[in-house]
Amino acid sequence: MKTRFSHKEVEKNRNEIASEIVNLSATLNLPKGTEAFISDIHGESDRFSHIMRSGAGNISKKVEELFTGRLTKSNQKKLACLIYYPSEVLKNVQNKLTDKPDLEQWQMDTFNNLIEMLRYMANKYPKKLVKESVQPKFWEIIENLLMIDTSYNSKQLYCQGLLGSIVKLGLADDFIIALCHAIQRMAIERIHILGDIYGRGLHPDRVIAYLSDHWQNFDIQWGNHDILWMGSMAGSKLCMLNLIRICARYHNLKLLNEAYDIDLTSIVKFARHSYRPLPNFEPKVDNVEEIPKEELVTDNCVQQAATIMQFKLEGQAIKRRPEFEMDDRLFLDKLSQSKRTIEIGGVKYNITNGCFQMVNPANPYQISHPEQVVLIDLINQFINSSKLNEHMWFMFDHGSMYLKHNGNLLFHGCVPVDEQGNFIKWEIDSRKYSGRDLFDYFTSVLRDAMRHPTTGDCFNSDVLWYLWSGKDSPLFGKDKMTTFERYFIDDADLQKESLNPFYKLCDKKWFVERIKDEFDLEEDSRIVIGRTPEVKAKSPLSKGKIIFVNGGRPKIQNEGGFTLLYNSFGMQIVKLSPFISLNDAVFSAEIATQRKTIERFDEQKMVTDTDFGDKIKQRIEDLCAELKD
Ligand SMILES: O=P(O)(O)OC[C@H]1O[C@](O)(COP(=O)(O)O)[C@@H](O)[C@@H]1O
Ligand SMILES: [Mn+2]
Repeated sequence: MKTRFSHKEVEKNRNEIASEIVNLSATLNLPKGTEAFISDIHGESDRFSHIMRSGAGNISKKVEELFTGRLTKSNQKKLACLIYYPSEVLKNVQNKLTDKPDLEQWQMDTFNNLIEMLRYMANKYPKKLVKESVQPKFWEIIENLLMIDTSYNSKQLYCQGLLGSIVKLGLADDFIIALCHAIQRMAIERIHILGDIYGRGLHPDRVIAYLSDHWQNFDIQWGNHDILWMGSMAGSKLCMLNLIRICARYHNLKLLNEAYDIDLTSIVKFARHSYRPLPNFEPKVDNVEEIPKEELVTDNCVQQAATIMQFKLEGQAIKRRPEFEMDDRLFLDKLSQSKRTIEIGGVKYNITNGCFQMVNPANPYQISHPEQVVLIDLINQFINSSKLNEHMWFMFDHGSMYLKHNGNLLFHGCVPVDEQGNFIKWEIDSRKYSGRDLFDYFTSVLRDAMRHPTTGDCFNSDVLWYLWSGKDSPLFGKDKMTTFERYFIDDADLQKESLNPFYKLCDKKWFVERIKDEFDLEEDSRIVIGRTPEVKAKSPLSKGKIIFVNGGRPKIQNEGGFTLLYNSFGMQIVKLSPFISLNDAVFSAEIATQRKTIERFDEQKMVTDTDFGDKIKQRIEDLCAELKD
């Protein structure tokens, strides 16, 4: 075995180390990359992909900066659409430009514009990163084109020659697509997803696939809906029932089968046998006329079956865990004999469209035998689904309850506080957790639960369900989840869910300081929060300068939501235009409707000022030490 390096090898090694030090030092002096913050994707993979393709509004801004005065507004928009959806736009162009010289002219103009854009975007990245963003087969050509100074005549000719050959070789479309993808990749250096990748929409699995295939630099802060999915994989039947109920409510049951191989036959059979469709369980869909009636009936009945099992198991958990203080969520024992009325707080309310035929008045929270069979079948499938395991570990490995990144604090939800702004002390297992400790505590429970999936009524599963809907859960941020009332009691007051005082207090400077102290943040740090409550949906910046982002969740009708961009010059809130459909997005929709600069730095921020910069500095130190040895 060779143990010693030859003199030559040592020298080569030293040269390599020295050149790495030089490259790393140069990187420190590049401008900091652009970070984008989005949240509440709720399985809307097309909308998510639209945001990513458009650099969360960054690309249209760059097109405007670069081409104003040279391209009309409408042509700027066309160029931006091409960058977002190159394949689709190219097809359209070919159909329109049937005359060959016209098409070639369009291709030449497009090459030039795209190269110019790429050069503009690439100037803040080290070459290595630019190279990684470009399809390998085109790297050499693109590298040459990026370096060329076209103010020299000879270089212009060289450039034209290159592009001309690409057209002649029939590679024009491929080349355009490669350029557009590279621009997309460079528009955002890091994406922060502040919760709820999972939720009401059909394709959270595609969001995960997109992230794992296309993106290297991202992080996730878990949302309450994400917990339902991770909790189900860990064996929590309550998480699973809530999840199935929501899937049925939004006509998304097929996600379970198609993406995660979970066979719903047992619950479908049971539900169709035990329940009849009711108006309060009609699935919430826009295109109801396009959905086969049988599917709607199944959604309706499965939603009822899951709801009733959920209320039963919730009742059991609430009784098992008095420390959760959720007695106000016990309903089944308050139904009258006829099950047509219910008494809450001494007041009698009518039940509308009840479906309590599986509830035994003598023991209302007891799961019936047929329900038990369904539950066992399903929960075993959830913990054993390899795809679900893969995606949930992806969520876990790239996620956290909160993140401190480049000095800012990111999370989904709130830090639970009382009306005076004191951190709520949540008592569990004879210990009290509040503020940052509460977040850390939930992380440890989630980790433990996922490592040891258990289908029995265990402590971890109960805590994960609490994280979904408990009043002191940071991810929920409301006093109660009024699912029972919203299905069965026609009374707006009872149905109301109130936000934790945190959201009101966000307008107070002293309160924001308190949060910053708790999480060890600097004076100029920002707090960015996903899960925008409706009150914040209109103005995402609190007076205390906390920023609320989302991805334009469909619940807020006709509103596109907000993202935040944080680049080397400052921070901008971008109001997204509503995402109507993929088709609409490809050819007409503009991503951003408004941009508001909320912070402009006195001095441009460089890589050296970032967390990544700190890592580089550490690496340089280590390399220097190696050189000295
Ligand atoms: O309208 P739906 O689908 O029943 O959802 C309402 C429920 O969703 C929640 O808003 C939680 O989900 P979000 O995190 O997406 O807000 C609950 O507070 C509420 O009870
Ligand atoms: Mn949420």
